[in-house]
Amino acid sequence: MLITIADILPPNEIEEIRTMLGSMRFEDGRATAGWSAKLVKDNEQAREGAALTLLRERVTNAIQSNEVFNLAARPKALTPLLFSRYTEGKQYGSHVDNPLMNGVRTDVSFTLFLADPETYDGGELVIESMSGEEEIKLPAGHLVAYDSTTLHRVAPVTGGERLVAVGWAQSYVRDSAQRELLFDLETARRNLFAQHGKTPEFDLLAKSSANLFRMWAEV
Ligand SMILES: O=C(O)CCC(=O)C(=O)O
Ligand SMILES: [Fe+2]
Repeated sequence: MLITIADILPPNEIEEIRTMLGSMRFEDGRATAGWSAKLVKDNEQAREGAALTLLRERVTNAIQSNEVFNLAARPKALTPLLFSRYTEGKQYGSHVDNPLMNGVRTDVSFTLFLADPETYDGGELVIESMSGEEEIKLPAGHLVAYDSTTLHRVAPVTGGERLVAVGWAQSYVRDSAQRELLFDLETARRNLFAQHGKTPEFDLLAKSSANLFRMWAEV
């Protein structure tokens, strides 16, 4: 499942985060890539330190408290976020993400866009699938989450600066099709409640939703 989620953080907070990143040091992003991804990774990442720790905590909290993210990813654990910068000419060629990062199995990959799309050219996140390619470039503060099983790339930036936070979630539900089914069922349940309240049909959907999650959850 590929899902975009609006307004993980409001514009004023994104602005503050960009200012913080502006005074932080960046280093070659290849350090955190597997051996074959290293061959195609050409970006910079904010360096470890007190400022990065604070920034990580703030952005991770915003992502973890987003209801749609929780319903779509069913996260059990998140990796430490990376803050990446792509100046003109930078890109990240086609790769698949490492299956394990910091002891977390990567089921869901996500990118939180931090720069406004009008401020840089190129730099689309391109998700490759059997049915073709999807190019994603979202407003600052919006997030895209997609299956970590996919090949994907970041198109070359041809002007300006692309800033993103990227991370990975281990999901309670390993299988993407099961996650999507739970997401749909839960969305239908909530919408039904909003329209008709706690009806017997709502209760049946609640029962199915909870029991499928119980059946599939790895704890
Ligand atoms: O910058 C992005 O949107 C994704 C980067 C990426 O694929 C990665 O860091 O593995
Ligand atoms: Fe990736």
